[in-house]
Amino acid sequence: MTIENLIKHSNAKPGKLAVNVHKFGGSSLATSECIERVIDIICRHCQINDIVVVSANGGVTDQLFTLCQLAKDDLSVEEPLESLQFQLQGLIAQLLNEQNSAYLTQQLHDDFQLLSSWLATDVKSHRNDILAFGEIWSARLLSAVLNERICPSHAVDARDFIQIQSEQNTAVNYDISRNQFEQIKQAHQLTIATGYIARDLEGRSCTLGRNGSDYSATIMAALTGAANVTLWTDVDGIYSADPRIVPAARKLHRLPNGVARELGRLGNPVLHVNTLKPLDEHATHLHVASSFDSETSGTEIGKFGFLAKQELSVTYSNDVLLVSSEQLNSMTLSEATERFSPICFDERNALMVIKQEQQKTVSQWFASKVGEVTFKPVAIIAAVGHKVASRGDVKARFKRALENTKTLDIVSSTSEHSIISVLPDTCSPELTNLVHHEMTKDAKHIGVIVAGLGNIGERFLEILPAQIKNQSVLENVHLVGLLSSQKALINTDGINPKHALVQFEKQAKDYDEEQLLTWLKSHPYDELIVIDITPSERFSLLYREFFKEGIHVIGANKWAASSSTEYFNGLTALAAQNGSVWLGNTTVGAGLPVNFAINDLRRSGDEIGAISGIFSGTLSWLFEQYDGSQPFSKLLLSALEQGLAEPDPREDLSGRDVQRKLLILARLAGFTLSLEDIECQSLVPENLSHLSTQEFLAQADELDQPFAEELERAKEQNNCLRYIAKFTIEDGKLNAKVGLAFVDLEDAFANLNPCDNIFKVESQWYQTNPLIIQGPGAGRDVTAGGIHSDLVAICEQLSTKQHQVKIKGINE
Ligand SMILES: Nc1ncnc2c1ncn2[C@@H]1O[C@H](COP(=O)(O)OP(=O)(O)O)[C@@H](O)[C@H]1O
Ligand SMILES: N[C@@H](CC(=O)OP(=O)(O)O)C(=O)O
Repeated sequence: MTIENLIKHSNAKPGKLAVNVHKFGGSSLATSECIERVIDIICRHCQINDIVVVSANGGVTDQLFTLCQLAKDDLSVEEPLESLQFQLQGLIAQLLNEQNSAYLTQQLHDDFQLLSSWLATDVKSHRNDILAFGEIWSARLLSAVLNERICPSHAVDARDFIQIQSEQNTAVNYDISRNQFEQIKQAHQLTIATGYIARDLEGRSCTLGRNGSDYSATIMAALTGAANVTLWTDVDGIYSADPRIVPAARKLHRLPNGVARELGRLGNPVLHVNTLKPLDEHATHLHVASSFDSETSGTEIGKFGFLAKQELSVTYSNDVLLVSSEQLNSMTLSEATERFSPICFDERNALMVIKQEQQKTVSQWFASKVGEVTFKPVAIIAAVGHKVASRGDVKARFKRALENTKTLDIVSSTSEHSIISVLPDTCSPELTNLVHHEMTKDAKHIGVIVAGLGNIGERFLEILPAQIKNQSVLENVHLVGLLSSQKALINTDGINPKHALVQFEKQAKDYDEEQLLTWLKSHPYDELIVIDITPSERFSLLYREFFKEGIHVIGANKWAASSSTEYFNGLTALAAQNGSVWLGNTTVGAGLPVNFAINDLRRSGDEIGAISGIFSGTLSWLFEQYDGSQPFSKLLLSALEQGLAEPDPREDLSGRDVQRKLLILARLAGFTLSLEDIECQSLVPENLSHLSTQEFLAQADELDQPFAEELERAKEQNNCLRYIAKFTIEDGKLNAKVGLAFVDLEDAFANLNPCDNIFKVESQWYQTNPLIIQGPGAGRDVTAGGIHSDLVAICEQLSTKQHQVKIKGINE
């Protein structure tokens, strides 16, 4: 546990540092283990002048409501009171040392005496004082634990500074509240404030409504001009439906303000209806994250572009009432909607739907206007998304999903961010799943980042627009990043691939790996694919970080696939563990389907016994051409001039590249080996190996004599020279080698087109007559095409992948 953030700033001048507000919901404070987790988060994420807002420990508010109801009905409260006190006493004893525990126990005891007396004598007028205890106990306990173990902290009762108009009208009096807060706040101490409660103009205790601590958090952010508010809860973000009910729900990485507001308005528990109100005039960043998985990025709420506006979610409520009356006319209805902001209303059918807790006030108001109105318990289910009410396709899908369900009405909300169906019966989990499926079935968004904008990268991007248009599996693919070794262009709303390179030229900025990883960790896509078209070993070292985040990799880069056995196995295990797909079709033979063929054979139950061939286009060309009519060095220089060889041709002649390719294929064929297990014959004599490139090229004619002699000997046996890679497995023993070999003039290896690669696979099924794959093993089009083939393959796999919802209690 680190308390650096807290300690580092404990002497800083208050007001010098940006304030952050952290709100922990009841579910995050339900048990002593949960509270330990919260303390850990505070240590890692809070600074001393931040504000921590707490809800009552999980379930406590419900119990306080039950107590009030029992007392109101003149029923015995003894047992539930005892059980609540026992629960809270348990938390105190588990978290504090003896002395502090004794102190808090005494305070709790006093509170329970007061609570009992209120329940016995005047529950009606003390109802909110009773409900307030939940948050008071929770704040007091957390503050005591922090004081004992971590940093100075003080618990504050929000009723001592937040002033609202009334329980019904929770608008805040900011000037007074701010002043009062200034007086209460203590420098160099972490403030632990109660959520959910406030006082009205008359000084009476009020609550902000169920789940109201989110609102408390944003009120406090507005009072202090906080930079960030994080709502820590038991789910790692806001999902496209309640993930406890809809296992296929998708995380909404970015939620536009208006849509978030609408979700809260419709009673979605993850965001209180008023949460966003205090932030209207502030540039405060709002974020929902899981206290059970604090490193996973959650949902950002703010202003976003096109993509976030496309997202749809489904929410429902079974706690609503249909208000209807024969006397209800459009005048009274419009007056009533103005006054009560109902969940929805329909002037045509003279009805409106309200929350259960509004019944009393609504009933009184109507009684004074039109006489009796009837209240009928109903349910609602809604499709929510930016301006969905004006999206015909969304409406049509919503109606289709409800085709076989009895509905009383379908209406659009005033904000146009939801279409709401009023149901006469409760909304079942089956219906929620069905509607969610219909609304989101094709909504998976895949982000693609291209690293390496060389020859192949450029070609890949040229082909991308047509591919996205023509391959249906790519329809939700968005190019979101371009990286060169120094510069990056990242745009979460997508980069038009048609203008990608021009935009890169104009807008790319210097970046470092840390910045890249920070962005990748919070990317707003369902899936993210990094396409590595770099030759960089350093970039390949980032794969570990990518896999940790569940990001997929298409690697044309050979480094990772041919790394040491330990590293490679660690990488593949990490990818599997996090659901990352790693493809590298183009690491060997460019676009030739050799990797696919090997995979396919293995899937069919075949066992591979040997793979051999010519895997280097450069060496293929050189030895195809080399018939003795001109010296070897002359051919080498000509290859260099034609761009067929690396700038330093020793990289080709060393055989290291072929050795890596053989390793990749052998691993693909199911064998465990590393580079050292493959014997590699370098064609560069020792005396030329340490020279500079220029010196080497100047002395390249020293190669001529030895090659001429080799060729002569091959010819004597009616053979030719080829640089061959081969591994075989015989009696369980692996034999792997790359080097110069004599090849019969009739052999397939001796008769290739210039630059071609050839792969010969011998297996159980292909024993006597091996499988041969032959064709260009390098080149702009075929390699870019091979990467596109990997992209389609990954997207096909991902289209059936279900996202694991991270929610405490379901898959903790
Ligand atoms: N669309 C949604 N996205 C995320 N969570 C949702 C959604 N709809 C309902 N929920 C539920 O809301 C719960 C969080 O609300 P709540 O229990 O009030 O949290 P807290 O105790 O942290 O305030 C989650 O456990 C989740 O099951
Ligand atoms: N404790 C109050 C306020 C609140 O916001 O709770 P939570 O953060 O657990 O939703 C309630 O249960 O309504």
